[in-house]
Amino acid sequence: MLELAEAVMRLKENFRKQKLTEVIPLSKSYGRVAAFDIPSPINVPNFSKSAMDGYALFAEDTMAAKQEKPITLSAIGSVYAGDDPSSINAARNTCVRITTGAKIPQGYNAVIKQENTTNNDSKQITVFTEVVPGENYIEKGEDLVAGELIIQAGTILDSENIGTLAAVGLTTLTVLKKIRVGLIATGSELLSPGERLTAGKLYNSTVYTLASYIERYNGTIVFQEKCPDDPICFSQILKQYAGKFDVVLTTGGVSIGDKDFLPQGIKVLGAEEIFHFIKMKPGTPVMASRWQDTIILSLSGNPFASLMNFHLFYWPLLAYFFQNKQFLLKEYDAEIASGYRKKAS
Ligand SMILES: Nc1nc2c(c(=O)[nH]1)N[C@H]1C(S)=C(S)[C@@H](COP(=O)(O)OP(=O)(O)OC[C@H]3O[C@@H](n4cnc5c(N)ncnc54)[C@H](O)[C@@H]3O)O[C@H]1N2
Ligand code: MOO
Repeated sequence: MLELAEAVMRLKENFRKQKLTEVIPLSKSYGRVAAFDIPSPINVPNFSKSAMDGYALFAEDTMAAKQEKPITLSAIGSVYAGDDPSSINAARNTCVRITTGAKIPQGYNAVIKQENTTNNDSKQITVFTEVVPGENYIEKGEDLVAGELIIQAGTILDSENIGTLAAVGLTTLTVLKKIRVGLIATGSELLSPGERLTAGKLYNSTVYTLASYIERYNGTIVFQEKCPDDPICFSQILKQYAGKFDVVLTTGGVSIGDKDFLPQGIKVLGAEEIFHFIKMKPGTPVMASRWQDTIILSLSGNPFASLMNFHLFYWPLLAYFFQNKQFLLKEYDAEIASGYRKKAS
């Protein structure tokens, strides 16, 4: 029987990489894959600004100022966050009232915290400590310089990335298109949640788990259908959606029972088998096929086996499609802390 690693390799050999891109609003970009490098279009901040509430001044004017021997500066105006201070003429021995985040008028080279001053009559400011050039002075471009790479092609965008893109004023970006996935649950015993439960039937649960995983990680569900144990239904669904999906996941019908029709359905469709039965348990009868430019991954029916098959094959496939290892499962060694009893079979 085929080893898992070999089966995964064969899957990839029969698949392709995502080349299609789309432009989307920044607000909808969480978890999407950036298609290109993005350089910052601006400096951040775009102007030199104050880190403190206080007074912008010439650091040189405060030389030797101390508690017992303060110096006095004349206050010539005020600048608040958002103001344009270009009309202020910075001159030696003057200062301006400034608030945190406000643009520092051209000429001044430091800001003194207001705690280290007293404001005598709003015209005269007494300074009790020396400040050095650059103190409390946030340089233009200190966070980002225009042209600096802020997002690398292939990045899966997280909340911090989105904030950074907003900070440079971008509203849209180009991402790789999502993977388009079709889902087919097979089995004449399956009912949809909401239907009346009757003898011998059970609810189709697995594809709901699969759909939620897929949609969380750059996938879009193109169709979600249910088929009785009948190869014609299966192939008709695929033909109906031909060209609209990249991958189809099916559940059930892959073992060797009388009603395990999936292999037959694959033949009726004219798809090519990539593998069937893998050295893994649960999920041994898993099957994969290639049809046109797509992969049909047929998971074992037992819900837990389905999920094992899904995790071991879908994530490597996704990582290959998006050329991004972050989609791979992480591997850890673990020891079972206490024993467990396995039922026979
Ligand atoms: N004689 C043999 N019988 C079986 C073998 C074998 O080697 N020789 N393998 C067993 C193994 S292992 C598995 S796993 C199952 C897999 O068979 P199928 O993929 O054909 O699965 P089904 O028979 O269609 O379903 C199995 C079980 O799971 C339920 N099911 C199926 N789909 C769903 C769904 N979407 N949601 C919820 N439950 C689902 C189904 O009703 C069955 O109870 O074969 C063994 N047999
Ligand atoms: O593949 Mo199985 O072992 O019944 O889940």
